[in-house]
Amino acid sequence: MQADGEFDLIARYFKRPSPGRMLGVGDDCALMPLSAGCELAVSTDMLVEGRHFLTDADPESLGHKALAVNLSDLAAMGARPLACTLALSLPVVNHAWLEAFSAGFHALARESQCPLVGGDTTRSESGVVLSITVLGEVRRTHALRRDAARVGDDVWVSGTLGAADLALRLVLGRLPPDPERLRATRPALDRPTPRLKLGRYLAGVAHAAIDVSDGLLQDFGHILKASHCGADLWLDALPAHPALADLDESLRREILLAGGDAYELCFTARPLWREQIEVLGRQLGVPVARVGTLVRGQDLRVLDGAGQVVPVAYRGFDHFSEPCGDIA
Ligand SMILES: Nc1ncnc2c1ncn2[C@@H]1O[C@H](COP(=O)(O)OP(=O)(O)OP(=O)(O)O)[C@@H](O)[C@H]1O
Ligand SMILES: Cc1ncc(C[n+]2csc(CCOP(=O)(O)O)c2C)c(N)n1
Ligand SMILES: [Mg+2]
Repeated sequence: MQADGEFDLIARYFKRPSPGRMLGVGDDCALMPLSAGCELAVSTDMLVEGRHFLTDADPESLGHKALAVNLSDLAAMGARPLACTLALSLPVVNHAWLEAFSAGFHALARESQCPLVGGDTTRSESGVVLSITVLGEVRRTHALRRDAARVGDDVWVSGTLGAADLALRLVLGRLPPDPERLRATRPALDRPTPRLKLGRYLAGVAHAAIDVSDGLLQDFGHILKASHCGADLWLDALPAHPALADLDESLRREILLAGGDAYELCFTARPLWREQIEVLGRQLGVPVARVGTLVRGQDLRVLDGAGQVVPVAYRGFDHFSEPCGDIA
């Protein structure tokens, strides 16, 4: 018979050997050294059943995604991962689920050299709740802060936008069934790739960065607010995922500008870095698109191919506002 006690679960699914100079799972705190000249980067993101993932989500992919969305915040700061912690609340002990979840989690942890060094495990009275904290390091003065954008900077976006949001709409039945499009977009929703290498190489080159989790306009808007800048974004330059082709144009725009779960980097940099950023993208195999420019003021304008302002009535995902938030 399998042992189901809290400590058995931790030992079986989460305790793994930690790198030599670290103290990992098993003590009151984890310990790890920091490199000279670096500062600590810390970020926490939760994933809640029914809100961030569906009850029948594939547990291996969920383990990957839970860590990936957190690593994405380190990427957006230009930080190198050091370690992570996992707080987990479970309604029941399901060994098949835990086996797959922990395999997905540890696989990405290994790949990104971000070992799981601690956490907490409790029973939940409702669904599965996950809270992950990532710890990273970044060279002093090199972090890609939201308040570091400057008027005249180029605006860049990595990868493509819209696939995850399109997949979610299809999965939730908010769009008519389209197996072909779902097959092309589902990996973006279920298994996002944190842009860690891109973020690290941009540290010290780019000014500001953010990862697009809630939607481009909303997340880029955080940079503008923190940096006291406005911006022009060129609609036609935005890197739309190919699966968005042939969608109704207003839906395509909404998904592109406000679709969540993208986990691409939006960053700003001086125009003199253009060529190097393009070379970097090619070397890393990560497309980078120059999508706009920072201007004085505080307005974020979206311009069409003719330079006309495109009216937009949406910003992106917000847990506590309609129509996404459903809290009374
Ligand atoms: N409950 C909280 N207590 C303290 N700080 C918080 C709390 N919730 C969020 N924050 C902080 O507020 C800031 C914005 O958080 P937010 O979650 O919007 O950013 P993010 O994690 O980059 O985005 P997202 O969660 O959409 O991926 C961050 O500095 C975050 O650490
Ligand atoms: C079942 C289900 N419903 C809705 C969504 C969409 N969604 C949930 S949270 C979020 C923003 C990022 O999260 P946070 O801001 O909490 O970090 C988005 C786009 C989903 N992925 N799964
Ligand atoms: Mg957050």
